[in-house]
Amino acid sequence: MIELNQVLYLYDKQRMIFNFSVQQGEVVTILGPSGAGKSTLLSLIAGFLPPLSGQIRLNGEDETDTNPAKRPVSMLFQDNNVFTHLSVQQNLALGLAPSLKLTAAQHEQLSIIAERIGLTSYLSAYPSQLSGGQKQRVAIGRCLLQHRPILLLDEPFSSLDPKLKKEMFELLYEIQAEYRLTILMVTHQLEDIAATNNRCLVIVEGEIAFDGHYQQLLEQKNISTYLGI
Ligand SMILES: Nc1ncnc2c1ncn2[C@@H]1O[C@H](COP(=O)(O)OP(=O)(O)OP(=O)(O)O)[C@@H](O)[C@H]1O
Repeated sequence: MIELNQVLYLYDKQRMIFNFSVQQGEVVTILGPSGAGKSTLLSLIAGFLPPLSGQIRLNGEDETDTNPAKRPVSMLFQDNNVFTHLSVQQNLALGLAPSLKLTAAQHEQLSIIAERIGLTSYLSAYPSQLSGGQKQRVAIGRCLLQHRPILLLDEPFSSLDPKLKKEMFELLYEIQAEYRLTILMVTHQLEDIAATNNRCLVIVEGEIAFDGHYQQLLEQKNISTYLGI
């Protein structure tokens, strides 16, 4: 569960204030024009930016001042989610032990997740030998091994071709249901969620301008202002 109570952030020219909550196991899409504050919102929840005031509660705990590494949150970006000098096995192992020294039980967990993300035969490969989709699978696998129930995604599949992107969304939704993950996902492309009726938060100039399901969003008269199109 995610709760933001009057969370305030200021850049030189842009004020942002967020007030909303997301239930455990909910998938929420974040939309809005460029520069509206979508990435800032994710960074506040992940702890990369400290709010000026307000409270961030995650799974019932006040985490406003908690170090990002200690929050029950993983964040996946468009690119650069894997360490290029580490093998797939080591990238996954990082989710279990920063020292990369795994117990037998952790090895077992890693094998199960590698199988789940379809990378069992790539464990000794390095990221330079993987496709964009495979790299994102490694990153998702590492998030799952960290056992962090909140996943923040900032345009995670936008550099992939349409077919691969569709496959990755399918995998993501399957994993979300299996692990009851709470997901907040920024996207610019409405077609990414056309097959869902996800709850959508639309951010315009640092505030939530719309909060409702995809079908309701499509009925909005000012949808083009909302989406910056
Ligand atoms: N480091 C910074 N210093 C000053 N202003 C910043 C900084 N980072 C972002 N901003 C401003 O804050 C606003 C929100 O930025 P943010 O990256 O959160 O928007 P966004 O909705 O994710 O945009 P995009 O869709 O283009 O990625 C923008 O107006 C941006 O110019």
